[in-house]
Amino acid sequence: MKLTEILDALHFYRETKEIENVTIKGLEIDSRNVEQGDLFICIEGFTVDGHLYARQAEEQGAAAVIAEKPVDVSIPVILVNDTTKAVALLANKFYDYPTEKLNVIGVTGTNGKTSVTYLLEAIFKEQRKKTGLIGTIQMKMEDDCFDVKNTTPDSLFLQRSFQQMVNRKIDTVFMEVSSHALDLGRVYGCDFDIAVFTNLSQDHLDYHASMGDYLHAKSLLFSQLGNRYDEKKPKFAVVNKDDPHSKMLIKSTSQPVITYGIEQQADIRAIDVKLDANGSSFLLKTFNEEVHITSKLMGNFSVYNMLAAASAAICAGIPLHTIKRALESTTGVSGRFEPVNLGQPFGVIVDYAHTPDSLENVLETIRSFVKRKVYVVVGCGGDRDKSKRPLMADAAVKYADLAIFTSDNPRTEEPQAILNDMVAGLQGNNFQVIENRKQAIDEAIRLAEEDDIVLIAGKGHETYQLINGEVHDFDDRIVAANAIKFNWNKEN
Ligand SMILES: CC(=O)N[C@H]1[C@@H](OP(=O)(O)OP(=O)(O)OC[C@H]2O[C@@H](n3ccc(=O)[nH]c3=O)[C@H](O)[C@@H]2O)O[C@H](CO)[C@@H](O)[C@@H]1O[C@H](C)C(=O)N[C@@H](C)C(=O)N[C@H](CCC(=O)O)C(=O)O
Ligand SMILES: Nc1ncnc2c1ncn2[C@@H]1O[C@H](COP(=O)(O)OP(=O)(O)OP(=O)(O)O)[C@@H](O)[C@H]1O
Repeated sequence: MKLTEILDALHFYRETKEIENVTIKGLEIDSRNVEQGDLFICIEGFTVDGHLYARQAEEQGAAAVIAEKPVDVSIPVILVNDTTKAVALLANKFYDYPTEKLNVIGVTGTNGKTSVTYLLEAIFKEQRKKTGLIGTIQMKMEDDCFDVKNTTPDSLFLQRSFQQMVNRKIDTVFMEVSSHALDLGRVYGCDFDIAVFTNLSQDHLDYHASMGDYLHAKSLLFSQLGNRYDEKKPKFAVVNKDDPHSKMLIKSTSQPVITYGIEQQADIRAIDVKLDANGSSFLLKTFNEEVHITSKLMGNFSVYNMLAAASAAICAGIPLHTIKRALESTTGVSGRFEPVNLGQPFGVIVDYAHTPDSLENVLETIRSFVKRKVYVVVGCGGDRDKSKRPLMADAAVKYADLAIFTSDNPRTEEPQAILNDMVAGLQGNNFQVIENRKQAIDEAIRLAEEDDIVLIAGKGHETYQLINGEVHDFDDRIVAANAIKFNWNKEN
């Protein structure tokens, strides 16, 4: 593509040299990956300034550079005010506006994004649609899975992936949209068709200055919805009416809003909700239809997730009987309320709860059906929101008979310092601190007796532990299974 042609996407820029004859083979934001003929875009990051790598990009064959300030290279430099925004616009154009050719459902909220996207995938697959999915666990194109570094990847990776999905004739993509991504403009230019809000509670206050800022970041998904008006492609905002933050999101969007809920009078409601150890059931009531749902998913929060997915699917025109079939056959998502069952006489559940609200929800759910004691093994991540640490510990001791506080992903922090933050000022004596996560899991499983439940929270599907900048193999499900085998064999 001619450089001048792709630059049309920016409208406003200054070039340092004649660029009429420059052609571009690809776009790149990482100098280490630059290939002959690429356009390198310098991004000022949190760790390093990409402008420092312009020379390296040139040495690797870059044809031109996009920058916010002068850089020392002999190839043409295009100066813009904001390279992050520029890369989103350029990638969108370079890959020929792929989200306009796809149906894109974006899901945002503190908890439930992954769960809702997987429920949507199940519903749309039931309707025999070709689907794509982007989120915390992985990216999927139909059944092919790819690793991703971020819940919501950078705009260049995103647009490239969307184009691959278009080439594969994928119909609908379900995508988790993190508040970081919204704030950093990673989804700038994405043409979402349906924006879904799950809920908002405390998290990420290391990044966002306040809960107000956090909500504002979430609201961008709704205020940007339908910015590319297309009469043939109607947009919908789907929000949880029981969460008071929805009021602000409803105000942020110019598009039609569909509400869902259990408590409030919402457009789409779950009525007569019943929860037990086998799952949940409820009457799903829409504008003009109703259907009874019996699901294997447990807890009130799962009913909310099913409502969110069902509401978005209804907006997309999926029939209610298809939604019912999909919700009733879904068994859950990797690492979300996932049982580890080797026939032991007590329950072991691995769950990704890593916010105070999600931990409380999961423990409340377990409390509602457990016959005897509840043990919880939980920690908090390092280099992340410190203010949630005591709140996580409070939630654990409030619901569990015994909480064992341990390491999560300490990253570059001292594990003991994180644990000190968790237990500082903690009331009650129903807790222990065992820094080593394997030992903590072993201990909980050693203590568990018939009809007890052990919840291992915080890491869910993760297969590693990040300690001191190093990645160590660690899978709660495998560690728990080994501990069960060890204790079970000993007793039998
Ligand atoms: C704080 C944050 O969001 N950081 C993201 C950011 O990294 P960064 O700013 O540190 O990047 P950097 O290393 O300074 O690099 C700046 C630029 O220089 C370039 N560079 C760098 C080195 C080099 O040799 N050559 C070169 O060109 C880089 O390619 C980049 O373009 O850009 C990276 C590439 O896009 C992201 O992977 C990275 O996410 C990190 C891993 C992260 O942890 N992000 C979290 C906070 C996050 O975004 N989380 C949300 C989910 C939250 C949730 O819901 O739980 C998410 O969406 O993932
Ligand atoms: N609707 C919900 N409300 C509250 N808690 C929930 C909800 N759905 C799931 N959870 C809890 O939160 C945990 C994380 O769920 P899920 O992965 O779906 O959320 P997420 O928003 O994708 O999180 P992340 O962005 O950190 O990946 C689950 O393991 C469960 O404990």
